[in-house]
Amino acid sequence: MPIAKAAQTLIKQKYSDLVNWTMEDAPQVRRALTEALSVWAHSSKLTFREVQSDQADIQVLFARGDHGDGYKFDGPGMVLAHAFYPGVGRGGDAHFDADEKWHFTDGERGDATNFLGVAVHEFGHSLGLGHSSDQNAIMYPWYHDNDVDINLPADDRNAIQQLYGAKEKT
Ligand SMILES: CC(C)C[C@H](CC(=O)NO)C(=O)N[C@H]1Cc2cn(c3ccccc23)CCCCCCNC1=O
Ligand SMILES: [Ca+2]
Ligand SMILES: [Zn+2]
Ligand SMILES: [Zn+2]
Repeated sequence: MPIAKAAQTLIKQKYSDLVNWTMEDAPQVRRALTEALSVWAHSSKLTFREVQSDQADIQVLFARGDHGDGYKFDGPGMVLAHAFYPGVGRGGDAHFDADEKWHFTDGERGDATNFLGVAVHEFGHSLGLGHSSDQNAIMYPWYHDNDVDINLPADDRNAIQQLYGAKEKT
């Protein structure tokens, strides 16, 4: 059963030895996470609020290699991130491979990976969505370096509305 109540996010730096992680990055990460959740909220009845406790439904962390959940990350490239379907404990959590070259802000990212786009995909899983076979879908299993639009592709919009309903027409 997907989480009906508001999911919450928490940035937890457990397991991550992001040596060059500076505090300046944190606000950019929070902004990207907030924006990624707002994409799902925009097309459904979902609302989200941030909590700084480990009771959050969606806990976010960066980790490299083996980080204790049986799904080891694989260094730069290849698998970029993974997330768990809604549930207690690690259910709903989203993990990002700390060995990727993440790009957190808008603008030119060169060969860096668009964190916002990956976060939207992972939160799709956190909310209960599986992968899509539609190449244009956010939930397609392969990363595509497209800019993220607040309006979801139809396939993703239909999927999230099936779980959480569509916003009332105002
Ligand atoms: C959708 C994404 C945000 C999250 C997914 C994982 C996922 O579904 N998380 O919920 C992901 O990382 N997919 C791989 C799939 C993949 C593509 N290749 C791979 C080579 C090795 C291993 C995996 C892959 C070919 C080379 C490109 C590698 C870089 C991009 N990687 C991907 O697209
Ligand atoms: Ca990787
Ligand atoms: Zn993990
Ligand atoms: Zn996925």
